[in-house]
Amino acid sequence: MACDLEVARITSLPADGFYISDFISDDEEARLLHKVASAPLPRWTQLSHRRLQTWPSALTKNNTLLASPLPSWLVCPVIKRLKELGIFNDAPHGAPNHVLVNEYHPGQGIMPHEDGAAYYPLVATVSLGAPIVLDLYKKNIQDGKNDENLDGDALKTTDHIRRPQYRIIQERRSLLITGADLYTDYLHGIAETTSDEDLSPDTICNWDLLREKDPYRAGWYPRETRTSLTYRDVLKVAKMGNSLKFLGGR
Ligand SMILES: O=C(O)CCC(=O)C(=O)O
Ligand SMILES: [Fe+2]
Repeated sequence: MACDLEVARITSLPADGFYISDFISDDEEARLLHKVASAPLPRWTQLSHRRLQTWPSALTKNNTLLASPLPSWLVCPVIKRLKELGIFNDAPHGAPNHVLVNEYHPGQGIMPHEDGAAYYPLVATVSLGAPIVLDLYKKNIQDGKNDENLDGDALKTTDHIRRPQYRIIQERRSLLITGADLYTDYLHGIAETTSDEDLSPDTICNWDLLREKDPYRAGWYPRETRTSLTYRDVLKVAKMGNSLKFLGGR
């Protein structure tokens, strides 16, 4: 990680969590939202609680990305700036090769989950349009990893009714980086609510790094449509020629 990233570290989180509130400008945000909105309708996958675009394409069943460049609007300015920060220097391809675009209307969210082993354990999330709270949950033994701190009660609860251990406000135009233990040992999710509640310096772990605190001082903030761009490095990449062979050609 580059040194100047240290000022962006969310120090109350396990390593690694970084938050940069002013990552892109208003104009860059407007352009990105315009590009997302002007993608052809078949680009969207409608899920029950959000909709999703996958760039350059969905992974194959064995988590392989068919090599293909990302569109230029996803490269500049975001990947260019991630490279300047050196965030993906240690990743196998040195830069993200895959982007998910998630759109959440008020009342929508994403169940606690982990992003899994298909990716290098580092995610860069750019938020657009409106703020939203991301919840982090320590993984249970059932989630695949033993943890000596978990007691019997914690083992009986399921993720979506467990209380989050950490909460992060993601402002519009911000960048959130999650990696290392935070990637592998925690689940992340977004509550299906029309208002994010219980917001305070005590409950929000990146409070000190927020661009604006005043909107949240009342302790709640109404949801508006929020779009995220999540940048990742897919570990397995197949060149087209090889993948055609792999798909049954010769
Ligand atoms: O929208 C977000 O910030 C999170 C999206 C997410 O967790 C995912 O796409 O895996
Ligand atoms: Fe995720």
